[in-house]
Amino acid sequence: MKRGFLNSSKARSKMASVGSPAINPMAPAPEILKAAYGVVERPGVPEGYKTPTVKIKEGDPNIDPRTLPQEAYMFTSLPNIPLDEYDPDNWTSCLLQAATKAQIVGTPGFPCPLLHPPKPRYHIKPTPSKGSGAFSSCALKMGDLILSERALLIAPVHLFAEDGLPENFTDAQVQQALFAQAEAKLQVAYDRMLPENQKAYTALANSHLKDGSGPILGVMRTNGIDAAPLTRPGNPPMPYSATCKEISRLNHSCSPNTAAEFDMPSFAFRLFATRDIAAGEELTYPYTDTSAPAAVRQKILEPYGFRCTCRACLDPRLSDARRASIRRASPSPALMSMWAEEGLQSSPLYGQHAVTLMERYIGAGDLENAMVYARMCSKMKWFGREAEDWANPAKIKADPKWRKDVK
Ligand SMILES: C[S@@+](CC[C@H](N)C(=O)[O-])C[C@H]1O[C@@H](n2cnc3c(N)ncnc32)[C@H](O)[C@@H]1O
Repeated sequence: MKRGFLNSSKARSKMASVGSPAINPMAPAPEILKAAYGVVERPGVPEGYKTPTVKIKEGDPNIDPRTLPQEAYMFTSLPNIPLDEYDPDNWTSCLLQAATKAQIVGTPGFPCPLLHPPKPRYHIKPTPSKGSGAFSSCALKMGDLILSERALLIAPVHLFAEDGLPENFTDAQVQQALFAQAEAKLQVAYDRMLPENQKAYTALANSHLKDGSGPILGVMRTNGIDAAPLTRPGNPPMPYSATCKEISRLNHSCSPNTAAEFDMPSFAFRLFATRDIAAGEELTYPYTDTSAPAAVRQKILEPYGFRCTCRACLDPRLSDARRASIRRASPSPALMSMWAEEGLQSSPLYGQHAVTLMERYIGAGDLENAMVYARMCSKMKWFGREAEDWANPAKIKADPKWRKDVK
């Protein structure tokens, strides 16, 4: 977890970390500010501070992004369609670096249509204590596609700052000024959305009403999820946060039953069931690293304004010990059962363990068991497309590792 923006040596760097739930929950709630600075200053733009105008240009859809400085930022809508044009699959209002846009439009097959389930598999409704939530409308099997959607907004998690922060500002004032600058940039992206998307965006939950975040930034910090394939490598890497209309309605669980994957060719998130789900069950998504101990998870969840009451949080002693041993143990069929009992199928390590077991059985020439894990892997579509057709005996026997480790 990066909390760089909050530590004072970095607070004056030219980035405002605005966070996204699943991967970067860096939201600086007043309590965290207090821990970092001892004093919490009045939220809001510091007195006398004038937010600089946003200098970034709107992207010309006819310009090849490869011809621009790769670090340059641009407002753009993707897939490229006229801003006032309706598209049943929606388009996303983006603030991107030129290199990121070049990567997206250069993806083979981009922009391919969204893959939708044959009929709706979820519905949104109020919950007794968590605001709205998403619920399954039918029984779902592990690997079932629940929905595909293009985000309303995609923007960098670290919203860089314009020059001109007064030297005499305290760290807390710097942070407030950076929030104001971030809001000004996001306002441009928001203004570029269709009215129906603006309506959907502002209807989303906002747990940052009192820390100085503007309304657009507050919604992004409450709902944004990591669009991992867009992350620009580097030191530090530059991740992007995506705010969606539907996936944003999923509440958190430390034993979630769904996982979302950002599919570059369709430029859309695909939400999958990570285990079998009964009709009417709440669909949940992890806002934090589920392998961390319960106390750490609760700390990370604080900025969202709730305490998690899932099974693993209510009885953390047993669950913490199991999660720690799962992380350390080497893959075995018994370990896979333990993963499933903890409800951690969305963890990348669970996927890696399944692949290791499949390969071990391929090496041993054990087709029956290799197929067990190949079938499991092929259902884990939330790790990407390539695993989709592994469960094929001919393919397994054609694998270069087939029977290479027979004792
Ligand atoms: C991304 S939104 C989820 C949808 C939200 N419940 C709504 O009404 O739109 C995140 C917010 O939902 C609430 N929330 C999410 N998971 C929760 C949980 N496990 N328990 C209580 N509240 C939760 C918190 O208010 C959090 O800030």
